[in-house]
Amino acid sequence: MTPDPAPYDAVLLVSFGGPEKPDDVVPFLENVTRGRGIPRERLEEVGEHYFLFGGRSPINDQNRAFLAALREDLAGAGLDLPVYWGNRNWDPYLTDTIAQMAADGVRRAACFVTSAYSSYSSCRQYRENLFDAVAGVENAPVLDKLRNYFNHPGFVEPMVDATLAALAELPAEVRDTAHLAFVTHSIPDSMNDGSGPEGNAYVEQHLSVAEAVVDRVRQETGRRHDHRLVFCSRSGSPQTPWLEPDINDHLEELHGAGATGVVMVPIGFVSDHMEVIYDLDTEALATAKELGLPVTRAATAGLDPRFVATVRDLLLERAAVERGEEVARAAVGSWGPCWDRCPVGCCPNPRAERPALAGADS
Ligand SMILES: CC1=C(CCC(=O)O)c2cc3nc(cc4[nH]c(cc5[nH]c(cc1n2)c(C)c5CCC(=O)O)c(CCC(=O)O)c4C)C(CCC(=O)O)=C3C
Ligand SMILES: [Fe+2]
Repeated sequence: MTPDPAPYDAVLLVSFGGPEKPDDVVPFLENVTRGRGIPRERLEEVGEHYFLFGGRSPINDQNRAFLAALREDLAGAGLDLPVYWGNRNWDPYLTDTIAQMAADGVRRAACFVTSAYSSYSSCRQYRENLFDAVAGVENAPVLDKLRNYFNHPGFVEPMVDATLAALAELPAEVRDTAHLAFVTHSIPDSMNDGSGPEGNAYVEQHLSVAEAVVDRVRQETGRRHDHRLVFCSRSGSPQTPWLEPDINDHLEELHGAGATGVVMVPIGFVSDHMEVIYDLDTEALATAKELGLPVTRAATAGLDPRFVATVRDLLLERAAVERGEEVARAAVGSWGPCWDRCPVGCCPNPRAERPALAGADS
């Protein structure tokens, strides 16, 4: 039987966006940081990361490849839905995409955001972006945001395989005792304190994923690896506390304590964004080399067919919910499946309250 996507007649991939050539870098950074009080020195530093890679972020190409894979996945399951793409910070901008969807007659779309966890930056800010994007468009489609999927098996299982593969890349004599450094994007402590309906959801969700990966690796190898949740890409002013430890400090500390091998598992990223190819593959691996510490990096979910199929699973799950049917919700680890509509007060905007779509307060 062909699965039923009703009431949805389209899927919208919602992402961050990134520069595609050197001239894009400064305007892109201005888009990202408008009104956010990021010090000039930090912006110049991040600009250099992009210039080091020819002024081109990998993120848009990754989204294009993901779109192609998703279209194929949906078609293979007999689902004949158009798939659109819009970004917060770069072309194609969400506003333009929504205008196109309205022109194409789309009535109601399910939105998949390329960010798996709860926090203002990774969840509510996208909901504000969706609100802004529909605001000026006549006959804009209704937009529902698919639930946070950090603990969906289609996201976690590829990370388990990637961790096993990265362990296998370490020298055999340090493999069994290797530490696992689960890495995600740092955010201000205050943003984490406000994340989710009760606060601290950003850190708790990551800890539950790390625990799930450690357990699954133990099932496969018989070893329970020492591990810790660590952070990269700290921004903001130095006086503002952000989540720590930084991956580089963590590697130094592990080395000082006698560790002989580490796998970095970038659980906070769905594909090899700039944070992964610069902060981990360039900077942290340089730190590791200086220390003489064997370190490898696990792959991100990227185009893994199980991750691509996660979009289809969440779409069909939510479609059934909206039709009033009972559904099974896939989730692994201690957190349980996330809510469909963010509860009132979830992940508040740290600067000023702004309207957001797809929540209980919308
Ligand atoms: C939680 C989180 C995610 C994960 C969730 C998600 O994926 O959305 C994420 C993703 C990303 N962040 C990205 C790039 C940037 N983030 C910045 C700044 C900031 N990020 C923050 C948080 C997050 N960011 C925060 C609290 C700030 C401070 C300013 C503010 O409060 O908004 C800045 C400004 C310069 C700097 O200060 O670093 C840049 C350039 C890219 C593109 C990478 C590429 O090009 O491949 C991606 C995917
Ligand atoms: Fe960021």
